[in-house]
Amino acid sequence: MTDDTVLRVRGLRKRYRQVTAVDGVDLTVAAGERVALVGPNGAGKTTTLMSCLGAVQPEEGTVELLGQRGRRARRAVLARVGFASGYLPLPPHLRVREFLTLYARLYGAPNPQEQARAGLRQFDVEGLADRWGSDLSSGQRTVVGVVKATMHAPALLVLDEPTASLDPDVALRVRGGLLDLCRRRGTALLVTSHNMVEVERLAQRVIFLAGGRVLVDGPVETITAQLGQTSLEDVYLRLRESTADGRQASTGASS
Ligand SMILES: Nc1ncnc2c1ncn2[C@@H]1O[C@H](COP(=O)(O)OP(=O)(O)OP(=O)(O)O)[C@@H](O)[C@H]1O
Repeated sequence: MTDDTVLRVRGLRKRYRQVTAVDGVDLTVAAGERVALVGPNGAGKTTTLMSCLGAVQPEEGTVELLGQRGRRARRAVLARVGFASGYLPLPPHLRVREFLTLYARLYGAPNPQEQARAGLRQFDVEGLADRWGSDLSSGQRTVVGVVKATMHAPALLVLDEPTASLDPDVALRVRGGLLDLCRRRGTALLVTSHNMVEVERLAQRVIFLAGGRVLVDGPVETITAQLGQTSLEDVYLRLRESTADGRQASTGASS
């Protein structure tokens, strides 16, 4: 691993009975880099993320997380990783500030209550502090999950569709908070999203997955230019069209 690589995945393969969810994925995320993993429903994005975090055990391949390879060694560095997604529940009987303070304490923050407040401020959602977990909408739960995942300024932040259920205003605040965090603290980001406009705003590099395989991996502008498109949305549609035809769009940006 080079010094500035926080995640390196090689030859990842995962099957669920008859379904090959991930079929030989290679990917790398450098320190401070913002990478988006995109692709159609069922492309293998979540399975890839879960394999990187050790929540899913792949049949083949290696995952090197913050310099650590084996499962046990990787578990030790998970404290420097943050994860959030729209599908993680919150404890219903805790207020948001209590929940975040609990995590800040687990993270070893010197002043957990202040850390929790600062986390909410980072995403401009201080208004949620006194709300009960049970009373939050799915979008509000997602934002609190993002705050929880970022309070300890992780070296790598893994987000599975973090803004899928957010209204445009809150999604903007979350994106702003994430960009600020990544730039200020050097946090690397690996994020999945179906929103190509969001990916253009958030990511420097994009990896397209389809059928569990990497189709294209490169900087957003390079891929867009090489495929002769004007937006990532058009790139996505072009790649979808070509894979639906059983062909692969060719671009020199592919890793
Ligand atoms: N626990 C599981 N058991 C069986 N099959 C699974 C399981 N999890 C995922 N799959 C299958 O693996 C494939 C990849 O799923 P995955 O959730 O990784 O895709 P995805 O790209 O994240 O999709 P989406 O964009 O819809 O969230 C799909 O065909 C899915 O049905």
